[in-house]
Amino acid sequence: MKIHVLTLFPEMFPGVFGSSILKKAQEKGLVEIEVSNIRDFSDNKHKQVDDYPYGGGAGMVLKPEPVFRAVETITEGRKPRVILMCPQGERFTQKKAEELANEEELVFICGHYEGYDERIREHLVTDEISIGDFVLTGGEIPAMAVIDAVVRLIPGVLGQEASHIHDSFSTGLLEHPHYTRPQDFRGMKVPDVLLSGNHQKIEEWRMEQSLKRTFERRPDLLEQMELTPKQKEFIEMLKRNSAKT
Ligand SMILES: C[S@@+](CC[C@H](N)C(=O)[O-])C[C@H]1O[C@@H](n2cnc3c(N)ncnc32)[C@H](O)[C@@H]1O
Repeated sequence: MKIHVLTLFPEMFPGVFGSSILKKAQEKGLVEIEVSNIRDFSDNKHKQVDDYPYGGGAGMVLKPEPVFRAVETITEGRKPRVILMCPQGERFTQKKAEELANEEELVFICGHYEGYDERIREHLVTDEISIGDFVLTGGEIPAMAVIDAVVRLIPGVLGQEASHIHDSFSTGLLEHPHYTRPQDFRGMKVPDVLLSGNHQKIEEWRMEQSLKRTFERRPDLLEQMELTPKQKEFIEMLKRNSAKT
């Protein structure tokens, strides 16, 4: 996969893209990430990329010309998805990450300051993504978050192919709890079932824990899921227990 990032602050990216799994994914040739400065695509002699908003008001607005030119130059006639980081966009989810992980090329545009000229939104981008109902100073941190979530889903990026299958949200549920050595830490013990060696029982326990955790923390996720009769029965039991307390 090829990922382009357009930003006014390229210096923010090397730490995140040069570490851990994102770094290894690039070294393995599974993803190529290119960060470009929108300023380099300005034809203005002062490299100006923003201007005052028509109609007045506070803040500066990202001009359309350098952003259009940047996308047209880096994509060289190809038509990849162009994603605008934007607090007004579609809320980012694991499902969206899975969808984007199937693409061969992606372009991310990071806004800054007050916002961007509306013609960028209307005529250049294919997707607008928000990472939550809050406003950051720029789209760089949101783009890093989305790129991280997407890249780890590219086959071969995670050590064990299966290791994201049980992640929270991938199954529609929150993930079950994890334990590692020691078995007894200051009297706090690892559940017996995990030490039993009985894989079927361990899987059942993990599914129940996953359902319980989702029921307690994110019941909205359960409403969107197709539960098996056994899972429904377990949720009904949780409901009866919580009604008693
Ligand atoms: C200060 S914000 C502009 C907010 C804009 N005035 C508004 O109210 O929608 C500057 C830039 O940060 C990015 N940004 C801020 N919050 C974001 C969020 N929750 N998700 C994605 N991008 C965000 C966007 O690229 C945005 O253009």
